[in-house]
Amino acid sequence: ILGGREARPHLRPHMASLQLDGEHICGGFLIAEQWVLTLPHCPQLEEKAELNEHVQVLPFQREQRDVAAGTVCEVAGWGTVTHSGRRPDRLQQVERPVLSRDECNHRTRHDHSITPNMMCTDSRKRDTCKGDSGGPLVCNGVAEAVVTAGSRVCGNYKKPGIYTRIAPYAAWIDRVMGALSG
Ligand SMILES: NCc1cccc(Nc2n[nH]c3ncnc(Nc4cccc(O)c4)c23)c1
Repeated sequence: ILGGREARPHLRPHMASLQLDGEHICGGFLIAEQWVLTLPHCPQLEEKAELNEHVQVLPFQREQRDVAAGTVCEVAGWGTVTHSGRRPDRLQQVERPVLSRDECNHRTRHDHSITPNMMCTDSRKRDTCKGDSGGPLVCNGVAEAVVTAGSRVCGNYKKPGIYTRIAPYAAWIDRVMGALSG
């Protein structure tokens, strides 16, 4: 997270740090007792999470409606906090306003590459960065989307932050969780 600040301890009990050999690789978040939602390229879980006051599930959006442009959402992660790639010890958070898909698709920004299954937030100074991928964009307490790297650029207003919206995949998520809830 660039331009953010340390998250208050225990206010985001849904956040997951997906690690490989003890190194943070991606964010993710609990959507059910034994399921973390993240991106396909991130390391998968070896065993169930144990829910408690510090480990909780975060509801995700199921309605197929875009978040209104201008809505201020929040994103948290253990991603790099400087352009030189410094990694934080503690979870960082930042608030970002949603950018309309039309604005984001402008040819000087992501040039019509943002599909209806994606959404954007303003990236001037405050933005997601390497290692924040997989974490949730939370608007009004609901996970609306998952951080993706897109053009990998961080903190440049010409390249707004890009996210994969969750609602289009709600049915698929339910099928996978239901089918494999052995
Ligand atoms: N803001 C969008 C976003 C979300 C999630 C991840 C990302 N970036 C990255 N994802 N993976 C990466 N591998 C190498 N470098 C990367 N970005 C980078 C690194 C140093 C300086 C800088 O300005 C940008 C990224 C970018």
